[in-house]
Formats: sequence, structure tokens, C-alpha cells
Amino acid sequence: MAKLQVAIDLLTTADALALAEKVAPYIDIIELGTPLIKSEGLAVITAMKKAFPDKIVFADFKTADAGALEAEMAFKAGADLVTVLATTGDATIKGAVKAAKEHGKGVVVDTIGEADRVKRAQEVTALGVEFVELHAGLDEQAQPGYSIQVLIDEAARVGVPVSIAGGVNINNIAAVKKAGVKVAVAGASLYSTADPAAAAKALREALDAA
Ligand SMILES: O=C([C@H](O)CO)[C@H](O)[C@H](O)COP(=O)(O)O
Repeated sequence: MAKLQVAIDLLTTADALALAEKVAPYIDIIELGTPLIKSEGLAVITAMKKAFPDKIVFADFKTADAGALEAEMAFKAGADLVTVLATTGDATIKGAVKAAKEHGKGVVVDTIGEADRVKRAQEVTALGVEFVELHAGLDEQAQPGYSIQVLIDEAARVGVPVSIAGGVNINNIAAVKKAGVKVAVAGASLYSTADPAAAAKALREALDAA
């Protein structure tokens, strides 16, 4: 069964907690977005884990260096998963994985900015990461002609556990699921809607549909 992850790209802990409260019944993983962590610091991770101890808390650090040190910071603050960039060297990913094993937590590799997402996903999976995020970031999504279909096609052929992040919504979630993802990540389609709870419920139902 694929998991549903809410990506919270809001800028305050209060707003993040309020959104999480609305969508929590329908989601498995709460992602604290990079802008949110830069805005609020490690305290937002601690606050989220305290409020939702049964959810998987995902700290989107997008670490590019000092893998062990940054992963350790995230885990000590309460994160269950932390992201490291695919574009960085294997040594950084290995350092984060080592810290994750020591803490009983996990590393997700984010392919944002990576030229060959499929090849790199296969390479880093061998380093012991939980899964790889096939990701088109907010700036890439804003480019003319962007389509999530490219990520869906990659997920269908990659052959290792992946998530898709890059504009998941109610219109494409069935195709995302069909591609065989481990996790579907939804940000703007939840936090930018008038009724996040209803939107999360609809995504959950589409994901769980046979
Ligand atoms: O990771 C993200 C981005 O880099 C900003 O932090 C987003 O959370 C991710 O792209 C998912 O969000 P949506 O594309 O809005 O679904």
C-alpha cells in the first residue's frame, strides 16, 4: 500500500501544525519543507513530532555536505526521515545513512536538480537509503511545459523504491499510484486549497482504491 506524504511549505510552526491537524487522519508522513525549517529552525521538527508522535516526521534538509552531522541534528530534533541531495557525493549520503542506522531512522535521497534521476536513484539505493524521491521542485514546476508525467514514467521503470514529488494532485494520483511508488508526496494541492482535510481525504481514497 502506497503511503501519502503531506509536504508543508508554509513558513511558521503555527501554520504547519494547523495544516497537519487537518490532514493527519488521511496521511502517513508529515514533511517539514526546506523553507519551513530554514524559517523556524530545528524547533519545528520537535514541535511536530510532539504533536503527532504516531506519524512519520520527514525533515526536508536537502543536505549537500556533512551528511552524518546534519542527519544527526534532524534525528535528535525528532525526525524519522531526513533528505540528502542526490547530486552530492556518495560520502555525504553514506555519512547520513550511518547516522540513521545509529538512531534507528532513515535517509531519503532527493533527486532535485539531478540530470539522470533513474540512474542516480539506482546507485544511491545500494548505499542503504530508505527510498529515493523523484522530484521536480517548485521552480522546475513553474517552467513552461512542465508535466509530472516525466516523473511517473521514471517511477514505472526505475526498479527501486521511490516517491514522486512535483505537483501530485487529485487528477494525477491514480497514475502516480499505478507507477508503483512507495510514497506519493502532495504539497500545494493540500496547503493551497480552501479545504485541506477534504483534499487529503480524496487523495487517500484515490491512493487506496483497488
Ligand atoms: O520539496 C519541495 C520543494 O523543494 C520545496 O520545499 C516540495 O515540498 C515538493 O516539491 C512537493 O510539493 P508540491 O510540488 O507542491 O506537491
